[in-house]
Amino acid sequence: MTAPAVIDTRSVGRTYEAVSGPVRALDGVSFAVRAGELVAIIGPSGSGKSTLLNILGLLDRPGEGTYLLDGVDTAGLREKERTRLRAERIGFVFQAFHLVAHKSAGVNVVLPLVYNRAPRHERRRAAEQALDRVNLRHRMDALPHTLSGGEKQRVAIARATVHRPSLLLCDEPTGNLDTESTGMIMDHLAQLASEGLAVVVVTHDLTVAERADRVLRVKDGRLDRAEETCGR
Ligand SMILES: Nc1ncnc2c1ncn2[C@@H]1O[C@H](COP(=O)(O)OP(=O)(O)OP(=O)(O)O)[C@@H](O)[C@H]1O
Repeated sequence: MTAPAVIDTRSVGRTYEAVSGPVRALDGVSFAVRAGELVAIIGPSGSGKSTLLNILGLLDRPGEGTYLLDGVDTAGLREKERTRLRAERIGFVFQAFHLVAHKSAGVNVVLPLVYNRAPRHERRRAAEQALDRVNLRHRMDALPHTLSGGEKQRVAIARATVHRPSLLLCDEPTGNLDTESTGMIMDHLAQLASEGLAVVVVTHDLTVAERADRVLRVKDGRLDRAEETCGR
C-alpha cells in the first residue's frame, strides 16, 4: 500500500513585490512527499528553496496553487488554524540549532509540548524518549554550551520530533558540522523517516543529498523534473 502524502503541492507559485519590481520566486511547483520518505531539496542560491520551505512550513502562503498538508487544504485556514496545524504536524531543524542557551537539553526538547499544552506528566517521558532516539538521553541535564555541534543538532532534532509531527523540515541541518557529525545527523534523519516521518532537507551538501530517497532540484523557481532517485 502506498503511504499517504504528507506534502502535496499543486502548481504553487510565489511572487515578491520588491522595490525594483516583482520577483517570481516560485512557479508551477507540484510534488508530493509521502510518510516515510527522506527528500532533499537542492538548487543554486536564489533559486527559491527558502521560499518553498517557508510555504511548506506554513510560515508563508503561496500566491497561487494549493498546498495540502496531511490532506488538509491549507489555503482555507485562518491564521490561528495554520498556527495550530504547524505546531501539531511540523517540526523544524535549522543550521544554527536555535537552542535556548540557558536551558538544559531536556527543557529545550520539552518546549513544543509546552506550546502544544501537552499534559505536564507526559512531557518528561516524551522528552526522554525523543532524546533516546538520538542517543542523548544521558545528556538530558546538559546545557547547550557543553555539547558539541553534532550533539546540539541531535537535541534540536529531538525537540523538533518530541510532539510526533508528520513532517520534519530541515534547513541546512549539517551546514555547521564536520563530516562525522554530518553522517550521524543523516543516520538519525534516515531512521526517523524509516519510522514513518516525512523528512525534507534543504542542503547545499551533495553528500547529504546522496542520503535521500529522492532529490528535488529547484532552478529559477521551478522544479527540475529530472529527479534523481537515490537508494538510502
Ligand atoms: N522578501 C523578499 N522580497 C523580495 N524578493 C525576495 C524575498 N525573499 C526572496 N526573494 C527573492 O526570491 C528569489 C528566491 O529566493 P530564496 O531565498 O527562496 O532562494 P534560495 O534558493 O533559498 O537561496 P539561498 O540558497 O541563497 O538561501 C530570489 O531571487 C530572492 O532574491
